[in-house]
Amino acid sequence: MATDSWAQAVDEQEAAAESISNLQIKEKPEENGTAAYATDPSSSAAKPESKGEKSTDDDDKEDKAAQSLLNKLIRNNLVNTTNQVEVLQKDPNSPLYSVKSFEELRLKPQLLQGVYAMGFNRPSKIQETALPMMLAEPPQNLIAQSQSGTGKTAAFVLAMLSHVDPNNKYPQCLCVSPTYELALQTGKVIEQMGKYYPEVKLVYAIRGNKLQRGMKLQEQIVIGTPGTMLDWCSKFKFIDPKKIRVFVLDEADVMIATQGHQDQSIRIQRMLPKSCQMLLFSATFEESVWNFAQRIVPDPNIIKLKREEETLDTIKQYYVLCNCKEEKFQALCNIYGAITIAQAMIFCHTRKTAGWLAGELSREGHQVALLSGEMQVEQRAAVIERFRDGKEKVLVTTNVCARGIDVEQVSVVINFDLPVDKDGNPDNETYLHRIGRTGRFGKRGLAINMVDSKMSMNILNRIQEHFSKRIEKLDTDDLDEIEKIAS
Ligand SMILES: Nc1ncnc2c1ncn2[C@@H]1O[C@H](COP(=O)(O)OP(=O)(O)OP(=O)(O)O)[C@@H](O)[C@H]1O
Repeated sequence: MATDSWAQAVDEQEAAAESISNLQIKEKPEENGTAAYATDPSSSAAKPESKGEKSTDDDDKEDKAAQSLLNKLIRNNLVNTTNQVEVLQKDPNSPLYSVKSFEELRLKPQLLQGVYAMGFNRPSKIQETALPMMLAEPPQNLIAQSQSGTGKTAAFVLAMLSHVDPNNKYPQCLCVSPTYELALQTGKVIEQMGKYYPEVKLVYAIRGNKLQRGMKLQEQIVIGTPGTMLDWCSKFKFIDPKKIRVFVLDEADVMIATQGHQDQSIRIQRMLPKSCQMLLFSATFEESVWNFAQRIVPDPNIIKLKREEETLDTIKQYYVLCNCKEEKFQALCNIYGAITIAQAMIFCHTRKTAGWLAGELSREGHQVALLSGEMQVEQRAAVIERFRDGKEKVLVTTNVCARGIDVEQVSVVINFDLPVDKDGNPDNETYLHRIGRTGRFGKRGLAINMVDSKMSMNILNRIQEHFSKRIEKLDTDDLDEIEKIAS
């Protein structure tokens, strides 16, 4: 297996200006971290909640919610999943379907124990299909697409853990994630899954993790973001790239389509041995990115979804008609008034709107967290951690959090603004990643889109057409209707 063709393909690509322009960064207004919007540290979003100190207001709200049997039923319906997962894992049309057991995948006993300790009973379709390819000898390259929340991370983590030789005290697997938060999250999965395999060690190549110059890493797995990973391989030489056996690109499409990430990933890849296994995973791949991925990965196995399979049936999608942001906010309040929402993620187009909305929701008594691109990465990771722990119930964010973040209790995703690219066209990939923050692994989820102009209706229509999936209209003045969609 040769990894050279990545570099070759890049050279060709560099020569072909046209194809480069296909892969230019989509400048999403929230991700460049340059606008001067500051989080208000006095807002409830930034304020750490002191345990046991709840306002009377909060208590009243909780009492009301607890008294409402209807609300409880709705909540259970959106949150309770164990049975549903079982059913979906027996349904051949579900991405969670599997005829195999983890035993049949011939995992190491320590890993099998880790998998079961995480509560996984059976592999999902992507795990069942991808694992035999990834574990085969000689190792095979793979480009794999599977819907959000269907267990891709678990699949490549198992592959990495299966390939390392714990007797060798040097890095053997590199996993590159597009963001600090995702690297931390994937690292946690490695730690959990490798719980009974303590000889295998992990280190994070992320900003802030400073190592002494001249040291050589002893950990077998390195997970990190592309810039720091590249520095560790080339500038500081903490890692000997020639000894790497597995190279994983998570959220591979964004790693390829974002110029900076692409350059850094390619420079890392150029240092790896020809025999190194390359694994690329994502829930979405634009056509141009597919083509590029197939040119850079030698002899890849390919798992590709049909367009109509990309959206999950477990996520019900709606739209609400409004005239302005105040009306959108009112619609949101009506939704909150009608159903109990375990946790929600709300996506806005700009930091300004996100900040405004977080403030309005806080004033309404919601426990709100605000996350946007200008925050320090450590701050962002802390906000996500608090949200994951349920300390805040609503996360208002921009595209910075659209991908990969796995918070089980998110039962509703709201697109306060629809995702568009820099030319104002629908950003279908981001749409899919955003709504995929709910409906994780068989859970049911609601995705509600706020439409406030002819232009945004047009965008919504184009998103519907793209995925061949109907997005139903929802009247948020009709409480019965809202209750119905959640039941
Ligand atoms: N076989 C399994 N059985 C039960 N739960 C699983 C299984 N595999 C993964 N999960 C759980 O499902 C959730 C989603 O998995 P994961 O994060 O791996 O999905 P993903 O496909 O990587 O999602 P995304 O596209 O958003 O990155 C996680 O909470 C994970 O613990």
